[in-house]
Amino acid sequence: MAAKNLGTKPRPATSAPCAAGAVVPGATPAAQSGDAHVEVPVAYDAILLAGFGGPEGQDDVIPFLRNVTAGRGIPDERLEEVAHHYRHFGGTSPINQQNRDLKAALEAELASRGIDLPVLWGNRNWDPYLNDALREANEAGHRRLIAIATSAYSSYSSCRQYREDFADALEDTSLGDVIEIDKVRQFFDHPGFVTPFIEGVRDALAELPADIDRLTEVEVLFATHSIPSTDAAKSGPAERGFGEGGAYAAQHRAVAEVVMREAGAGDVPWQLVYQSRSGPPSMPWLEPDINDAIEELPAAGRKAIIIVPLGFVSDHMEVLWDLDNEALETAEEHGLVAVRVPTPGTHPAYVAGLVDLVLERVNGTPAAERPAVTELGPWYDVCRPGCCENVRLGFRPALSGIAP
Ligand SMILES: CC1=C(CCC(=O)O)c2cc3nc(cc4[nH]c(cc5[nH]c(cc1n2)c(C)c5CCC(=O)O)c(CCC(=O)O)c4C)C(CCC(=O)O)=C3C
Ligand SMILES: [Fe+2]
Repeated sequence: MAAKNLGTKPRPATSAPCAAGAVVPGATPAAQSGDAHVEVPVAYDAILLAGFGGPEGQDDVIPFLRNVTAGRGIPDERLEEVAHHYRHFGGTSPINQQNRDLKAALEAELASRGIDLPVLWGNRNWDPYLNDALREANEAGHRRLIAIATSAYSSYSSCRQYREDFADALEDTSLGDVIEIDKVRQFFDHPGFVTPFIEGVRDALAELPADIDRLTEVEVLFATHSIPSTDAAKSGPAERGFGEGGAYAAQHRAVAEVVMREAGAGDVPWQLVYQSRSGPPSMPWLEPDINDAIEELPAAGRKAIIIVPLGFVSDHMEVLWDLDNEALETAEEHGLVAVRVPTPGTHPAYVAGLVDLVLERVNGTPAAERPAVTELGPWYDVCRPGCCENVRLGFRPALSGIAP
């Protein structure tokens, strides 16, 4: 059998892959001059919008949850609890409609710029699956796809798992010899992703009752998905030494700082908090949980909170249930005024930013010219060996990364 396309080799460079010193502040010289960044123009045939997927009716709920948790030891009680969140909304997650809307917005943005790149949509965990999108690509004769995953940060769940599922989908459809998939860089610090949060914090601060002191009585809570501490430690290239919480936490902290500053709220207290923990209690996950953090705030003199769903690209179930339902209820119980900021969704800056992320690959834009609002980026086009590994599940082949 012919070798499968596992995407582990960077494509032969037609120009120097990285100008020395031009890439990642704080990276080792090897990371900067090596093969981790690929800045070679590529004539892609289509964009692959890769979503998480969600159920769209009561009968979908359990099969969807089984897909998500396959082989991952999520306790049954946790599945029941999560099923209840979906049941409450008629068994339908808003996420698929949000991705249909995003696809339409991307198509409109591409058309308005005169760019002829079709957008194919496939999910990791529900219909339409990645396999369906690849079959569709093949029927249309598309050979080179550039993927946008609806996930901004580095970690197993938010980066590598998408890349593994691309490799699986090529294998399942036997299209590995025909179709190549590259993926745009993690875009946590792309201005298109960050701008909607800046606007959201600015608006939320303006919206709070006038008698609440902005400097002593408000706390901004940047919320993201908790992940197992072992996954967090493996997020991002090990040699860059990101400290507690790995690149995953470091990226969130760095973006939060920029959001506060750009929202004109540099002196307002803030913290990074986590939500949606699953897995057995014996396994450490990133903390504090948002609800625990909220409970501490009245004693610190806070009267209001602003919740910023910094880890999420759309108002899907984790936002609607864990924030709008649970966290807002916790705030109310503790007498706090609370405002939840919108996610990027189909904000024009976000949609334009995603198109820009595709174009920087089409054009082979050098890293030095790629927009990034934190010192950590612009992130890698091709992940480093071992980046975002899952030590519990072990090695699985993944695209858009360098083999260990
Ligand atoms: C980092 C991260 C993101 C953000 C990045 C990204 O967006 O990709 C994210 C997004 C999402 N997570 C989602 C849903 C679920 N995540 C689960 C489980 C887990 N998520 C994890 C992490 C993340 N998850 C982890 C470490 C687990 C434990 C199991 C495992 O090790 O993989 C489970 C199983 C039950 C439970 O335990 O909650 C469900 C149902 C939905 C869809 C929502 C909808 O339907 O609207 C979305 C967008
Ligand atoms: Fe999740």
